[in-house]
Amino acid sequence: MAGSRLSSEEVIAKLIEMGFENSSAVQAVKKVGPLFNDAVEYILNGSCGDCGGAPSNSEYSTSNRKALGKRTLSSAALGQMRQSSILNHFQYTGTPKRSRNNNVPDISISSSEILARPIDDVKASITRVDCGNLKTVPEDLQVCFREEADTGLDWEQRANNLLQKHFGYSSVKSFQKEALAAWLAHQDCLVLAATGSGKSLCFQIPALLTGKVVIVISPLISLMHDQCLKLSRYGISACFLGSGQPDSGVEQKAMRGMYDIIYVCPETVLRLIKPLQGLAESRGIALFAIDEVHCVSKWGHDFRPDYRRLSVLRENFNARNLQFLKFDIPLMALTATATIQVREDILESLNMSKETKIVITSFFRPNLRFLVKHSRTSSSTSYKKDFCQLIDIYARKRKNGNKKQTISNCSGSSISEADECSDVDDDDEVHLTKEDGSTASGLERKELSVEYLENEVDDFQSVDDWDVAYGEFCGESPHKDWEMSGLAETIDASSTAEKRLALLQEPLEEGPTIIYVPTRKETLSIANYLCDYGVKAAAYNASLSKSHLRQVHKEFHDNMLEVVVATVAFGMGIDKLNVRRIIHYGWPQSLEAYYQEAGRAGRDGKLAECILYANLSRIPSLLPSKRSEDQTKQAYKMLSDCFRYGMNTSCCRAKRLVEYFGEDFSYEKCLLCDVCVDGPPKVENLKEEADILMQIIAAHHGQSCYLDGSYDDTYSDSKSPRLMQKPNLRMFVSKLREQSQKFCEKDQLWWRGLARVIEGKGYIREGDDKIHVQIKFPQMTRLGLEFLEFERDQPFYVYPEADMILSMNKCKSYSTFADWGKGWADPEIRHQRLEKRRLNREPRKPRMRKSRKGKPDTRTARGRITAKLSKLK
Ligand SMILES: Nc1ncnc2c1ncn2[C@@H]1O[C@H](COP(=O)(O)OP(=O)(O)OP(=O)(O)O)[C@@H](O)[C@H]1O
Ligand SMILES: [Mg+2]
Repeated sequence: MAGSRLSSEEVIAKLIEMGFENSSAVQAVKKVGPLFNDAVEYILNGSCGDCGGAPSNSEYSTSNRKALGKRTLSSAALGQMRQSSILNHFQYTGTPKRSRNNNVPDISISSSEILARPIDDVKASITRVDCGNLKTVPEDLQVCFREEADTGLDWEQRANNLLQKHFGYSSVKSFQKEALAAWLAHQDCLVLAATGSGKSLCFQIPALLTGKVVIVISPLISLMHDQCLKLSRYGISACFLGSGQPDSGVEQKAMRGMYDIIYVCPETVLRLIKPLQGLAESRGIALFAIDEVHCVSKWGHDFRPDYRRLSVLRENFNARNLQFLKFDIPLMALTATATIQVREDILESLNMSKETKIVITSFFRPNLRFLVKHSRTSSSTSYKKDFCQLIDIYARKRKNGNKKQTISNCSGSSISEADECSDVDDDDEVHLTKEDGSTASGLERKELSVEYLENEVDDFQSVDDWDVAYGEFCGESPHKDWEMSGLAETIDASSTAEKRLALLQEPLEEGPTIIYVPTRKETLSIANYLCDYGVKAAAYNASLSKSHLRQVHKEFHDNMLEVVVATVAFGMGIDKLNVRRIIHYGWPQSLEAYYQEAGRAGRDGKLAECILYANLSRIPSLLPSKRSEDQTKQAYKMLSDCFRYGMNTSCCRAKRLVEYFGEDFSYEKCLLCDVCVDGPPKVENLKEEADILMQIIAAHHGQSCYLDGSYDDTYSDSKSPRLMQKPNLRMFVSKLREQSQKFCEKDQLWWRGLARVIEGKGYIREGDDKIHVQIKFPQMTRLGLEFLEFERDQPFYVYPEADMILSMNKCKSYSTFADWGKGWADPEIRHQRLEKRRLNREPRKPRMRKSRKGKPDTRTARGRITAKLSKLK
């Protein structure tokens, strides 16, 4: 910091010149040493007993100096300072967009123009507040700016210097440069960049460059907290405001301009419009950044109504309404997970400018290895199979003192290895540990009991009350020992195939794991399960106590926890460099949510794994949430896309994911995912099967199988009352199997997969108004009819999808109803079968499902749900 080069006397002199009391200045320097900024912070924070806080111009924090250059300002000049154009602080003032002054031509400025502009163009047009009138600042202040400009640094060099000084990075990335250039040109900007790419710096640097305040709208208190803490370590003062902020003093200080960056949740920013207008007039607001902006969109995976109301920012902070502004305060909206539909919705609903700059980078994360494994994910039996590798890594290896993690053979099943795919749950009770004592995270075990929670899912909003005891973070001197990203060893997209394959052979580095589960109850049961095996694990969901959540966050960031088992409440924006593994245990609700959460892994650029364990033999269902009809449709669509991602066996997973977000995947494959590594399954010619299924569908709907009008009624069954109703796929398959023994070995699961493949080719389509996760009421399309007619002799090559492979792996030949019936009808066979079952069966555990005295049994999941429902009634 500049102050570090001054002597104590010089610092005291500067403080007095700024208007602070002599005694306060002396006391502050005594306390913090000859560090100017720290001394000012010390006085402003009121730490100095008799200093009475700030001088007469106390609404300006030390950061104003950054904007005003190295020369010391007179107190008068400071007192008169006011909102000015962002470019006043740089060598180039630029040609304004959306200026309220009609004399100024509305020429849009491209980022390249700004970069190319010579230093001579600099003309500081600083304005000040004087009884509400606009006036130019005194000459001496302008000179001061010019001198700053004369140092010969353009804004990019200054940004790089600040980046180096505060964060330890050498230069801004090209997408960050583009976003900053748009901001400098007073343009609104939508930044779409991969998770972990560094979007936060796009809005943090403006606070450092200008000395004005940056307001960041963020959806989660925990996220704001993390970012503020990080900024304070980098020497940048920040605070967060929201329902979780217990200290009202922080809000007042923030509105007086005492923090460089203010994080605020959407509800709060809506409440603070007036004070923020005051702040814009006094210290100045450089930018409104709307982080995780996909929350704005109803079509996104995490819609929050309050985000939609943020259009008030454009209405209330434009140059037309606020006389002291020369330009509208720019909006910068950022996200890593927005489909094309969501992007359009964001621009519209935030009322962003027509000339909004869209900065987009690849969504591809080249160091993430995506895998999908089949698991029922429902009980301790599944845990045993699926978490044995994790336990091996964290607990057993720790005992052996091994440094590197190894991968044991007992990991969960890949699709081809899966040994079971039963649709019947034999144990839907939660596994709970019987031992008492504390978890590895030091939390009381009683907190992790089933009684503590209802089996409910989390929605994000509930986490906004995450209470924190403190919410202001004054910039400290940046740490010298910050974690560098280890960029030399990172995998980037341009690495050669050989290099990336070589990295794949390496075991994963050490680092924590996050397990995402759909329900709160599962966070507990899995965390307990892992703790029992000696893993340092903790549960995280919105219903746990705030102190617990705080502690989990802290321990996770301090590398004291090995595994966090969480609902979606623990996710967005979490920036911990060394997370090595993200496990989704159960179907996510959308690919957006999946990719967002997976994006917590490998932020140091090193290899990391993202494993989805899901019951591939089951169609996932929507988790309960309040949704309008439209939202329900959209939710089904998103779940369906996610289901299809899991079923895919032939296309690179990373390609699937980035193409989902509308990006053309420029690499053929990622080389890391399970599909790339294991290769697709053997391709099969399923022409016969596809034909018969489509003919049965066509015949039922009275659609001619042949476009020339000739009608083949071999498969027609229009008289069957069962099929007179809307026939579903299951009925078609039953009919098909009844008619042809040849296909009996293939079960419903297999046909379900084939129907999806045929749908994917466009030959059949969903005939229901509702959206289903899997095609349910198939109807032929014209393309399908053409296929039946003209491509009779053509093969129909298919890569069997996950459910088809599972079905075939069962090796259970289909037993027709007739066979089954015959067997049971014969008393001798029946006797033998019953006897065999009796001998093989273990004594049945009594299942305490019956209600006691007519009341639901709250010891079971079903009972608790019934009790809840009856309460609602
Ligand atoms: N120019 C840079 N050079 C090197 N590292 C950088 C640079 N910019 C940002 N980073 C680092 O990248 C990491 C991720 O940054 P950040 O949290 O802003 O990601 P993000 O894009 O917001 O991700 P998410 O979408 O998950 O929130 C941080 O640790 C940050 O310090
Ligand atoms: Mg972020």
